[in-house]
Amino acid sequence: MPTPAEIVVHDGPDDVAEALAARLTATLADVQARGRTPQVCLTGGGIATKAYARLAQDGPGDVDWSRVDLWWGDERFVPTGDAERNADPTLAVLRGPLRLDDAFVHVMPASDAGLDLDEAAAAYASELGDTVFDVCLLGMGPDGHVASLFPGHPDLATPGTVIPVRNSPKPPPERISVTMDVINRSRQVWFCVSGAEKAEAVARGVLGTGAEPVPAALASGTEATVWLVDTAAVADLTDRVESDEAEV
Ligand SMILES: O=C(O)[C@H](O)[C@@H](O)[C@H](O)[C@H](O)COP(=O)(O)O
Repeated sequence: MPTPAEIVVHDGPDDVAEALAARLTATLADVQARGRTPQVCLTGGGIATKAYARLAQDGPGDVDWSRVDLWWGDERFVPTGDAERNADPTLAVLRGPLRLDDAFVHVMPASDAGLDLDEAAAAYASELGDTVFDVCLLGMGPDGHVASLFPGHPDLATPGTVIPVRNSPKPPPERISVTMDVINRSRQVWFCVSGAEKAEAVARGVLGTGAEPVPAALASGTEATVWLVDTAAVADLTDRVESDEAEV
């Protein structure tokens, strides 16, 4: 069942990133305290990147990060180590400080892994299986895309759990993405978004308005859907933020 959006507004991008890092740490510690191995889906994007730096700076805290399964919602199909990759720079920041165990790190194949794009997506689908994410992090583009699910893109119709994406409007053109079905079976979906250039997309994502709902409007967790945003990003949502259940 989709859950209603909770909107948590912070002053600026650094505050959003700090809140994201703190919320993730608390949530993972809670899942581990209940005796489960947390399943986390990471994202690329500006806020998440800042949050990863914050997590690395803070260290493991109450979380045993060597026992957290890390997945990615999307990946750019470029060679290993390319700065364009979502996973590689993230792991370079997190691996040492959080003492990650590579056996729990599920990176989408790079373009030099010996698989073509279709095979790479199929390989990740098989690794993912029916995993349910405890937390699925989503950055969002100004067009309302999440992961590599772009509005109006023909590849959105590809069935399955992990799809190859070609001709992405955001470079690089070839990508791998989980589908909306995978996002929507997550327990918690957390959007992390900042900046005035995202304000219209945030409003469309939260309210589902516009002729065609943007991908963000279709993403929801089964237990919680949280928008971690800054004041600039909610400029088009002021009425709702002031009058609704949102925490400001
Ligand atoms: O591979 C990617 O490009 C990302 O996964 C993408 O989905 C990103 O999260 C959003 O575009 C937001 O990115 P910014 O926060 O940098 O605008």
